[in-house]
Amino acid sequence: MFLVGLTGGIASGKSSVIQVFQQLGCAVIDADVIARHVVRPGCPAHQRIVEAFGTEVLLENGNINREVLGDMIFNKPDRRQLLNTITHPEICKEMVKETFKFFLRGYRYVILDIPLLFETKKLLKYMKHTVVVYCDRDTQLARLMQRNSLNCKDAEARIEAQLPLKDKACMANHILDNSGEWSITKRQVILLHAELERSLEYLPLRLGVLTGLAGIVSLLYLLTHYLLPSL
Ligand SMILES: CC(C)(COP(=O)(O)OP(=O)(O)OC[C@H]1O[C@@H](n2cnc3c(N)ncnc32)[C@H](O)[C@@H]1O)[C@@H](O)C(=O)NCCC(=O)NCCS
Ligand SMILES: Nc1ncnc2c1ncn2[C@@H]1O[C@H](COP(=O)(O)OP(=O)(O)OP(=O)(O)O)[C@@H](O)[C@H]1O
Repeated sequence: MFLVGLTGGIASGKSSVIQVFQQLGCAVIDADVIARHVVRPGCPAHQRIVEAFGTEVLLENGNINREVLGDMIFNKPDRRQLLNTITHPEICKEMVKETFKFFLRGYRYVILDIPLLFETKKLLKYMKHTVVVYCDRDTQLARLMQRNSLNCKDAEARIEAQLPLKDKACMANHILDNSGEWSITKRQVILLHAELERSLEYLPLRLGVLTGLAGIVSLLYLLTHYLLPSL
């Protein structure tokens, strides 16, 4: 089994891309979905967020007010770091659990949508492939402002809270350019899916070669240490 780390910038199109992979039958895990899950009332991260940020981050029903918390952290690196310290270990644990479940169900690779894959670097070493969903900065800003009804200043603060998307694109093995029409992006996703599926064909072959090599090494060891000295 191998892991594919999919990332990008805020509103660059990660969720839209991940939906296509899901429709194509892939196992996908979305860190943003898990991030919402681990801060439900009663979860340890919920309590720690209230202790750190105060009850003003709570809605009347006890859920976290994401808009208020977002306004508190996106402009302030130290507060953002504090929230990351609370949430990231919980998110990581859940992602490992979900990956293991897919493994048990027989999936041979899992695509993990992790917005901060290159910022935190923690999970990077486990990824066989890294994919960046890219779009140019003006497009990113416009899509973010529209989707979240944000003014330009607040949207820019959210973009600045991450590594520049161009730098992320330089670090990835695969780039999906989502600057244009959706149909163009979708075609790129279908091609990448085909490439991932093709790479599966070589997995048994590689396993066979490795087993063969291990056999030869064991035989040589036996010959040199036990059989030849006794002759
Ligand atoms: C700050 C919160 C409450 C804002 O919630 P909101 O519903 O408005 O946004 P949502 O969770 O859908 O995130 C949207 C995007 O914001 C960006 N983002 C989220 N958290 C962060 C962060 N800590 N640093 C930089 N960018 C972030 C990501 O690109 C993400 O895809 C929420 O994002 C959160 O709890 N963040 C901390 C957990 C985290 O790091 N999540 C990212 C996945 S690991
Ligand atoms: N090619 C496209 N053309 C027009 N609009 C698009 C395109 N791709 C995505 N969008 C829109 O841009 C917005 C951001 O897309 P999406 O939610 O997939 O990004 P994301 O990277 O998952 O965002 P986030 O980082 O906030 O989780 C959405 O409103 C989506 O409908």
